[in-house]
This record gives sequence, structure tokens and C-alpha cells, in this order.
Amino acid sequence: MAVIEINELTKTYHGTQALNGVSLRVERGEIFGIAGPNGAGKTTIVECVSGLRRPDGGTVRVLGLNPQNNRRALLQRIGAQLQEAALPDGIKVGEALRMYASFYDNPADWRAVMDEWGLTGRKGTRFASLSGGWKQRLFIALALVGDPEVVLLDELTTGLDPDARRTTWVLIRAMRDRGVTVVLVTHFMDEAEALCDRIAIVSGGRVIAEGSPRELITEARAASLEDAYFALTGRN
Ligand SMILES: Nc1ncnc2c1ncn2[C@@H]1O[C@H](COP(=O)(O)OP(=O)(O)OP(=O)(O)O)[C@@H](O)[C@H]1O
Repeated sequence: MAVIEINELTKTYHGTQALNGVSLRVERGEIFGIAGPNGAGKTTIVECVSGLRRPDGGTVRVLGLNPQNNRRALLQRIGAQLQEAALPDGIKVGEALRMYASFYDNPADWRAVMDEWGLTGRKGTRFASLSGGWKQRLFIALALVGDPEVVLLDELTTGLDPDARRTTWVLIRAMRDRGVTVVLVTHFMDEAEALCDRIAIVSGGRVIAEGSPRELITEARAASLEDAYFALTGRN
């Protein structure tokens, strides 16, 4: 069953055509990757899915709901990774989780989420004192504290060291294994290849290729997803 259905989505910002007829289906329980060059329209797609942006044309349905008309209902059922600026420096890990849980009608037990994501030992640590990897771990935990069916992660591992990236991959797989549908925007083809069940490559506001990593590699007659990405986007 499709959890996200996007048909012929268009969006223009002050004369810049960001999306030019994007259609996508994300199935329940998959890790779906969105990759593509800077400015391709990836973040705009995710923002339309979460109801943050109003599309100019086309349709978006998330869990059967139109995100524009049902934002409040949908926010109870999806989790989105925060940008760093969204948390005050002084907030402690436990306070942040408790506060975010309070935004939901039926949240997960925030203490259990804190424990599951290895954050209990840092419960009293202030946000500003966490390393990049621990901040990302907290963002994932905050995205899950509402017990969502769908999680949207936009460039979650950018800026992390290789160790922290690998740990984040384990955490993302664990989410999927619990039945959560994950949408992951990434610039890293090794990450997309390792994690994603299917990937859409977006360029110039269009989906130019879509499939499993294996299908994209075969389609491009490439040796790796990174080679396929360059072949499909016409970049070297
Ligand atoms: N608020 C905005 N106002 C004007 N133009 C915007 C705005 N947001 C995005 N754009 C433009 O829309 C296009 C798509 O941007 P978007 O951020 O969706 O791309 P992206 O694929 O996520 O890029 P990146 O990989 O650099 O994060 C770009 O040309 C961008 O400059």
C-alpha cells in the first residue's frame, strides 16, 4: 500500500521552477531515498509532503490525507528530523524528548525512546554540549517520539564522521524494521546503496530515474550506484 503518493507536483519560487511534474509512490515499510544534485528540488518535495509548502499544481497524499488540508492530523502521524537551529542550546536531552512527546495525542513513552536510542546516559546533557553524532541521534529520537508511521529525514548524515554515519545507518534500519516508512534525502550514494529499498533520482525538478539500487545500476550499466548516478544525471 502506498503511504505517500505524489502526482505531477509543480512548484515555482519567484520565477524559479523547483518542481516540474514530480510523481512518486512510497510504499509502507520501505526506506525510500531521494537523491539528486544541489537545487534539484529534493527538499521542496519533502516540504510538500510534510505540509510546510503549498504546491502550485499536482496532488500529494500522505497516509491518504492531503497535507495542506490535514496538517494537524498528519503531524500526529509523521515525524520529521529537525534542523539544528530548532532546539535551544540550553535544553537537556531528557527535557527535549519530554517536551516533544507532549506535542502528540498518543506519543511513545519518551523514556523508552531515550533508552532505545542510547540517550539515557546523556539525559541531563545540554544540546549544545552534544557532538554532531549525538545530536543526530537525538533528532532521530525526537522524530520517533510521536510514534509516527512515516519519518522524513533530510540530509541526516551530512557533516558526520564515518563512524557516526554508520551508526546512523543502523538506527535507520532499526526504524524500518519496526515498520516505520522512512524517506531519506541524501547526497551520499554509498548511503543510498546501503540503506534504501528504492531511490528516486531528481534533477531539474523532475524524477529522472527510480528503482532499487540494483535496478538503477543495471539501467545505467554501471559498477556502483555512484557511477549510475553520474551516468543518469549526465554529470562527471
Ligand atoms: N524559499 C525559496 N525561495 C526561492 N527559491 C527557492 C526557495 N527554496 C528553494 N528554492 C529554489 O528551488 C530550487 C530547488 O530547491 P530545493 O532546496 O528543493 O533543492 P534541493 O534538491 O533540496 O537542493 P540541495 O541539495 O542544495 O539541498 C533551487 O533552485 C532553489 O534555489
